[in-house]
Amino acid sequence: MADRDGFIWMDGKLLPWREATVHGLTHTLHYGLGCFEGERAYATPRGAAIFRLTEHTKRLFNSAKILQMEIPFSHAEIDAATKEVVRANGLESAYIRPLVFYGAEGMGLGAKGLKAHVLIAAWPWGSYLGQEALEHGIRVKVSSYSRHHVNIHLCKAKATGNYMNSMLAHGEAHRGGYDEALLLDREGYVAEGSGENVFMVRDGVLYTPTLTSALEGITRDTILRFARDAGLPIVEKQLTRDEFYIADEAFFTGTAAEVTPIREIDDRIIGNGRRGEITALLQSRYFDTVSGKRDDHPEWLHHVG
Ligand SMILES: Cc1[nH+]cc(COP(=O)(O)O)c(CN[C@@H](CCC(=O)O)C(=O)O)c1O
Repeated sequence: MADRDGFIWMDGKLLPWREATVHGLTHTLHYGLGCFEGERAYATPRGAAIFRLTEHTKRLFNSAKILQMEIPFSHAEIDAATKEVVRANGLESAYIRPLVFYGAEGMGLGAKGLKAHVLIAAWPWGSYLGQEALEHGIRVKVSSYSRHHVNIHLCKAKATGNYMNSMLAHGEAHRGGYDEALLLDREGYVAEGSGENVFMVRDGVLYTPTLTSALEGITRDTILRFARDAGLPIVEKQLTRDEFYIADEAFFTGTAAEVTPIREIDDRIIGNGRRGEITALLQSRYFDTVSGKRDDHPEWLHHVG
């Protein structure tokens, strides 16, 4: 990732990609206290548009507030910088990574004078779990790692340190021959994927776990809006792993994962083992909206040009 042409926005300046570096004693590198966003720009008939940029920037500031980090820029400045990065790299579509981190101003848990720095990078990134996955679905394994307890890792913050749990779960699933992990909360209820929210469909009803131990996903919110628009009954409740086993459909949602059908969980075939009808409906609505083919939410598309 480090050796490529392009530009990265860092603390107010657009730097050549290879010069966007930090010191080895960067505080967040050692202690994991930082926060970030995952955003996508999609190609639309009016050029590249960042999907729900306002909500992503708001969540970045909320994460920083939870972690008591002071971002030294306004929401508007971060929005403008995010668009500038996509433009400067000439990207029609992109995955965008804003990151807020403490620099090398000090070491130790009680370091004084730490400064929050902001980096925003963008690069082409296809479908997170593979193009094939979007159509045929993926194989998922319930993780041996629990999702965070809400009073240990603050789950409403998209905090860098929270992703150690995600990395361990994701790695365990992959080493076991699965595509992704599904994590349970401390009480054993289904929380979310290592980098996604999760849904299931049973007898025509759309279910998703309450957000206690899960990130407030923007894609989750988008899908719930689509489901409401389509008149689908929706239930948000504590869900058990075996409710997913006997579901008719299941799918992950996330900026990177988009809407990825789940065809198997713990070697149980979900429904007919393929992308379900309601999943397909919501997935195509998602892709039609982000690509500007449908314009019932113009406020969600932030054109960079
Ligand atoms: C733990 C987690 N839960 C839910 C979501 C879905 O949130 P949203 O993107 O707002 O719908 C994400 C996003 N995961 C980001 C990071 C993925 C990565 O590999 O890094 C993403 O999808 O960009 C999570 O990391």
